[in-house]
Amino acid sequence: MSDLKPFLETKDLAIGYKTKRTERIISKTLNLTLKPGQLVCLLGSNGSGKSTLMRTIAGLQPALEGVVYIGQQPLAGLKSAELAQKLSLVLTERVEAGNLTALEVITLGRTPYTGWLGALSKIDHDKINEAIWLANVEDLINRKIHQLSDGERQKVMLARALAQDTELILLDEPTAHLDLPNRVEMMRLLHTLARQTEKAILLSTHELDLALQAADILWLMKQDGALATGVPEDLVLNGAFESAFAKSGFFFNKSSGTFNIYQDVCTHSISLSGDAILTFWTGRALQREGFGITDDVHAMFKVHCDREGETAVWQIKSPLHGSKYFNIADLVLGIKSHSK
Ligand SMILES: Nc1ncnc2c1ncn2[C@@H]1O[C@H](COP(=O)(O)OP(=O)(O)OP(=O)(O)O)[C@@H](O)[C@H]1O
Repeated sequence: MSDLKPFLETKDLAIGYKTKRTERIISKTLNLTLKPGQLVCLLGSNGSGKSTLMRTIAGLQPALEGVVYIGQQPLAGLKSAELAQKLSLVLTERVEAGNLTALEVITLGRTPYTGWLGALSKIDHDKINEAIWLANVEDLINRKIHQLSDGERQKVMLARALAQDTELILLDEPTAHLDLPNRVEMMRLLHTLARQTEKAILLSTHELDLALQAADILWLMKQDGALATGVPEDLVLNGAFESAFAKSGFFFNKSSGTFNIYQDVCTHSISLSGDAILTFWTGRALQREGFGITDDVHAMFKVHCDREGETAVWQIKSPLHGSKYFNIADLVLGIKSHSK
């Protein structure tokens, strides 16, 4: 994959806002690449500049400095019809689709090839059918767009972008408004699409957890305007991921890959052993109560969790060897009463 020419490249790009009298640079010296088959997630806290970068790459607002190349051609030199054959953009906002059906909206994705009034060729029909199949919206195509749920409409807009058949697809917060199963489905769909179709997909999202799992590469907008890029796991291990979202009140747990409201370090530490699922959920409950989870042999309490047949059993091994509990609530009460 790394030898392939990028579909998108930026050279010393600066993004931001300019009026006659003022210039506000949000981020600069951006040298980014997006290659065929890659799913890149653009992350950053509120106001860090994700939409500004998306809009600049999509040609909706001018670069303050530097160049955006789309398929090796400078974006500024592309006519809008040429750009529409190379790049499609899916926005989160509700689309004004009047009384159109989902199929009619998806068909609009072919406009860059047919013109507004152009008749559809066999290729157009094939691309539309393929897009419907890839986005898994067969059941929705005869429904009116304004009658669809947010999640359904989001998938139809993705199908429209697929019908547009561009090398590069940009999606601004495609998982906003979706419930958890639909967020997971959308991310999985985009990941599979990048692999299957060799398209390059860039999406902005606040779904840190899903992005860590699904993205090939993260673009991480930091609070100082710098942008860190890399494989998600590298950005976790070198601390860039955590620092991009640093805020008092929550903590990134490198062991679980999740943000916690409770910090791991505290005066009463507990080591957990045994069944992996039981230790995970037990750790969550104990952290909420202010205990720290540790591997340290000097932990104040040692708890072993296991299953005896169908029954989950928690046993305090130290300091009160022998105390047994059959649910987390009682275990927490037991530990609290002994830690006073
Ligand atoms: N039209 C504008 N003129 C001037 N500044 C703007 C304009 N639009 C956005 N900004 C500022 O640019 C910065 C980046 O905004 P942007 O919308 O790109 O952030 P974002 O990362 O997409 O945020 P969010 O996660 O909240 O959607 C913010 O400080 C914002 O106030």
